[in-house]
Amino acid sequence: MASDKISIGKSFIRFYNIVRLDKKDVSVIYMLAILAGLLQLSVPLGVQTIISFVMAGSFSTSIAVLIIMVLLGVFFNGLLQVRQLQVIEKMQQKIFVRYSFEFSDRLPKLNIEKMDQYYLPELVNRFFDTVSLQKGLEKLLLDLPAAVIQVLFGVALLSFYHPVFIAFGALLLLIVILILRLTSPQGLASALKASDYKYNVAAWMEETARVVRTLKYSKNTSMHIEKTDKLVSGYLDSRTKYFRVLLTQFWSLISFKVVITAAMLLVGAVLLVNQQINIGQFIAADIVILAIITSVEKIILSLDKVYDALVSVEKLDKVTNAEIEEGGNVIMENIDKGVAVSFHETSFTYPNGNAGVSDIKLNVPAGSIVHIAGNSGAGKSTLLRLLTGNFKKFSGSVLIDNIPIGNYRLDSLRRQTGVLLSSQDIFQGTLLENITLGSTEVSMEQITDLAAKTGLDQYVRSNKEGYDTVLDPTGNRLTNHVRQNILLVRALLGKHRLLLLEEPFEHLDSHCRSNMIDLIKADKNATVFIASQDETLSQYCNIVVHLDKGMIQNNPV
Ligand SMILES: Nc1ncnc2c1ncn2[C@@H]1O[C@H](COP(=O)(O)OP(=O)(O)OP(=O)(O)O)[C@@H](O)[C@H]1O
Repeated sequence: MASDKISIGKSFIRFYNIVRLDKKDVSVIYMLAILAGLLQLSVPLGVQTIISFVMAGSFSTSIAVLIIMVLLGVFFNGLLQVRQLQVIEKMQQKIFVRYSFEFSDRLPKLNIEKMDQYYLPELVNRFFDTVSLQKGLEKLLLDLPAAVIQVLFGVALLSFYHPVFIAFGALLLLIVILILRLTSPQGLASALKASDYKYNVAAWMEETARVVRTLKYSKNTSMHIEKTDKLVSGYLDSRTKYFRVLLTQFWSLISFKVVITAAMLLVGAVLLVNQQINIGQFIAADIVILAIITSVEKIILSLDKVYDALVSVEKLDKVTNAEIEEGGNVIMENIDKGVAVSFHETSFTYPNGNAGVSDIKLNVPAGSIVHIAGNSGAGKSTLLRLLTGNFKKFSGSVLIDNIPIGNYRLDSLRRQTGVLLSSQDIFQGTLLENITLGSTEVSMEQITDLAAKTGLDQYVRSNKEGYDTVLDPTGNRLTNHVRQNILLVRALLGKHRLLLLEEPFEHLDSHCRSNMIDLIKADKNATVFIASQDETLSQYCNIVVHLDKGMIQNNPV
């Protein structure tokens, strides 16, 4: 997926929106960081006092007390850091849990109209960015604030030694802000680009794996390697650009260190010679300065992790902020009667400009069986998909029981609709899970009854695990016949007022086919749409619609 332009400000806001959910934990972290920053100062202050005592030649118990206090400061500082780590660990675990559930809750609800252009299994790769986010969280919430606090406290402490240090503090902040402002937007943009290429490489690997048999039997082509080469080159280019930004930041840091160290040593030495500060203050000031430089170094060196974290937020956002489908508020009645369906001058064009159906005018009384006939590409499945409530951007109207389909609550519409579309598939799970999709509303008796009628019972009998047999993803190891049977039983199971079936009898033998036709004809409480190129089905249906290039060609009766 191509990267959108992002700004560092917006990325930080997105990141903030994530950590906002754990406001309490974050405030604990900051409290601890401030305390740790204060405790850190106890070291130079303690050292300064100890040196003053030593210089004055008065070694007394107060020095021992001071040494103990400095050690206690160091110990409590460590203790606070452990506590911070614990809080961060909790937040990291929460991030994983939250994204797991958000992804799995959102995916089935995604607006198909918008997401049709994406290959969703590839989009889901972005889930791995939770790990980068977890790592980045530590840097962004722990190391960075701690470093910033230490710099601020250090500068504040220095200014007590001599006002000249206030100017030093201001200069230091200015330089750091300048480095960040000049390099960060570029850093983030190039990190995002590199990440895009990383996903493109992964997507191509997945695609290679998916069609591995096709490639295996290809006539000696190296197309997959050439494509990989192109994508990897793109990755390397953007990664090099990214690294150049990091190098710029690092060089700025080195220059910064040299200048500040030189300035501080000079200023410190002059102040010491002029006896404006004593030797204890001079050493303490140097310790503080070293701590400040180390903190600034930490800030600059952790910038790549910061970029990674912000990029992760952007990537995860592709799924967590993707548009989800919305329905209305009308609840479809749960009664034993098919629905009446009518299309009024309905046209639908796919987002890529492909015409799906045009100017459909059709009235289907409740309980009818409709055959939608037509060649491949005629618009049969588009017409069925309009009745699933997936598409919103059609012109004209689609009414169910005289109510626009968009007015129905999607869950109630779906509960009353049995669907077998060619886009549906087997997933990795047991045979029973594949049939019921976890619904507890259907009885085992209904399942076995349907299995007997479709012929699926033979497959159940031939596997010693029966309904607990685990099917592999995409049902590759199943025969087309069994696969179709499973999808058919899934669609027909339970109560439904509307049945949408696309090529339902494909791969079924004539016995099962006539069983199914009888079953569908006997169901007086459903309106059935069968999309099929098989012209012979028309004889079993009350209404026949001939589609060609998305338009009805006959006068449906
Ligand atoms: N997801 C999609 N995105 C873009 N165009 C699509 C999409 N699905 C179908 N189309 C296009 O819409 C038109 C109608 O396709 P549709 O699948 O409805 O026909 P069909 O009669 O069901 O064909 P088949 O019998 O081969 O399934 C075709 O031009 C097709 O290329």
